Amino acid sequence: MGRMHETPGHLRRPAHDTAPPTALTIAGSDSGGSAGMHADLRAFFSCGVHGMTAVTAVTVQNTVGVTGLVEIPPETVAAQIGAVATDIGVDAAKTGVLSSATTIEAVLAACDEHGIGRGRRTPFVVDPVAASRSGEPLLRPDALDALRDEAFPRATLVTPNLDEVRLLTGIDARSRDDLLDAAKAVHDFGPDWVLIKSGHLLDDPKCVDLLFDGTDAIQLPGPRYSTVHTHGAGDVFASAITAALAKGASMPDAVAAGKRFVTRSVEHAYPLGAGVGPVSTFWRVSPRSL
Ligand SMILES: Nc1ncnc2c1ncn2[C@@H]1O[C@H](COP(=O)(O)OP(=O)(O)O)[C@@H](O)[C@H]1O
Ligand SMILES: Cc1ncc(COP(=O)(O)OP(=O)(O)O)c(N)n1
Repeated sequence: MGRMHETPGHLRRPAHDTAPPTALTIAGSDSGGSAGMHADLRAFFSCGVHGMTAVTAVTVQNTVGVTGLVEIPPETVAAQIGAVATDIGVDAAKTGVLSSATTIEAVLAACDEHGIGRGRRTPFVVDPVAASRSGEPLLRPDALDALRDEAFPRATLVTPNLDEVRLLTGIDARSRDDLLDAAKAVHDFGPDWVLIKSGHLLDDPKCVDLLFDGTDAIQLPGPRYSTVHTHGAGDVFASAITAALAKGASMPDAVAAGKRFVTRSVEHAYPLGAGVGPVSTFWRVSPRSL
């Protein structure tokens, strides 16, 4: 038998020599690094997918609030989507801040062109971010109709929190019992799936989110941790779901994986600055290790 030749050390192939799945976030930046595309990228990498960005807006933001927002020209947002879709490929995509009706139109046209959306090759998660945690608007008033009437029907999954449910449907959900009506009302706008997030039900001792496909509802139970540091929780949840979809998971499995990820992220949330600190996307690694 011939002698096996060892690969010289300097030519050794990396342990993972095939490319990981890819995920794209179409979202705004947060200079404080807690929410928006910064949180999305951290969650993507922690969940083992290659993260890519189409930046829609730059926010001036820290743990206390948002003091500025500059929109990226819609054609530049669309061009970013085209650049990564045509060269790298997108296994799953999500949205965050979409800021204006013209940006939404440009994003949806680019997604249509590149097979991103409900019933297409690439799953499309629409997180209808309307305002920051501290209440500053992140969406122009004219954009709400475009989000509901144009983006939702193209979404594989829509992930509103309870403030966004109120804004979009007028339903003021006050307890777990109200979540199914909220999910039905959002589902009527046309997405395949709706995930109603329950973080804002502060009197509920648990965080039980609800996934709905128009027929069946699946409860996603989780503990409620006693922390104020939940900045970016919604972004991290939607991104962890998007990462699982990029790996080929079914929607119920992807949302269950996302819920496990965000729950641990809230558990390990940390104080930062003078305001609301971020959920941790790196609870799997020690911050002290080199
Ligand atoms: N204090 C908490 N403890 C555990 N999970 C939480 C807590 N607050 C929010 N979550 C979870 O984080 C995710 C994001 O929820 P939510 O806060 O409602 O959205 P958003 O960040 O978009 O406002 C949900 O899965 C929710 O159940
Ligand atoms: C640039 C930017 N995008 C999104 C948000 C909101 O983040 P989200 O996770 O939906 O909400 P909070 O958990 O921070 O309330 C943001 N603040 N900035």
